[in-house]
Amino acid sequence: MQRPLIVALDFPSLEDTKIFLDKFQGKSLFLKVGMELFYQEGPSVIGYLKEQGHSIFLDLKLHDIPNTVYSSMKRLAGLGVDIVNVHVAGGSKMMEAALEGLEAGTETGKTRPQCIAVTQLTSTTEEMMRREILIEKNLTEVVVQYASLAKKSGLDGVVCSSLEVPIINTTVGPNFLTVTPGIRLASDDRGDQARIVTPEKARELGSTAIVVGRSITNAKHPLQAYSQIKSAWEGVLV
Ligand SMILES: O=c1ccn([C@@H]2O[C@H](COP(=O)(O)O)[C@@H](O)[C@H]2O)c(=O)[nH]1
Repeated sequence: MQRPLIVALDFPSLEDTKIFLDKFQGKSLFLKVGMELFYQEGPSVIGYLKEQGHSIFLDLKLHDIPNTVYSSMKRLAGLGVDIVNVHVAGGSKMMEAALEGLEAGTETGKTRPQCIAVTQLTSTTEEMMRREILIEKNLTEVVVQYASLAKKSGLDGVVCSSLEVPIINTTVGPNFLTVTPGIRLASDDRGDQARIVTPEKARELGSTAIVVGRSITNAKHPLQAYSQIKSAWEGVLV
């Protein structure tokens, strides 16, 4: 994978998505389809975006018993997306089942989607993790342990904050994707995100990919915001 800037299409419908994409003048993008758009439009939205030449991260964050995750991943593999994901918290058997489902559902001769796992959501703070989820550890330790479990289970990478990328790279080793949401420009509101970094910092910290939603989708000029963030992420001086 090149080091893409993935745009989160957190829109309520295909119609709104088209209005947004029209501003990009036919550019091929790496797009993230999340629960809101997928639950509203169903699998056909993926077909539409692929026909337009975009790469797709289908962010449904599966977290269920292994048998259910296996069968669901078998269906999702048929959509021909580039990346899918699960929660590490489902455990190693669930993550292995996810991969088996993807293998089983990928047509012969085609590449199976990469499968990554959410460590701790970027909206989670250490204080909340301790008080609400009753995990009495340091948040970075938890993220590293979850990343190691994802690697041992055969997954291709994790979703984490860029802040945790250096220690994941040191602990888990190379060729392991770190896909990082929680990206904000210095002037942006953090909103519901807790562990945030700027695109420049994400590059310095070594993220494989950044995921950006509202800083682009809510911008007055989305294409301009996209280009600014892309330049910062790629280290291009403007
Ligand atoms: O830990 C996670 C996992 C997924 N996300 C998703 O990324 C985008 C971020 O959107 P912003 O508007 O840039 O905050 C959103 O679709 C989340 O569902 C995440 O933020 N953190």
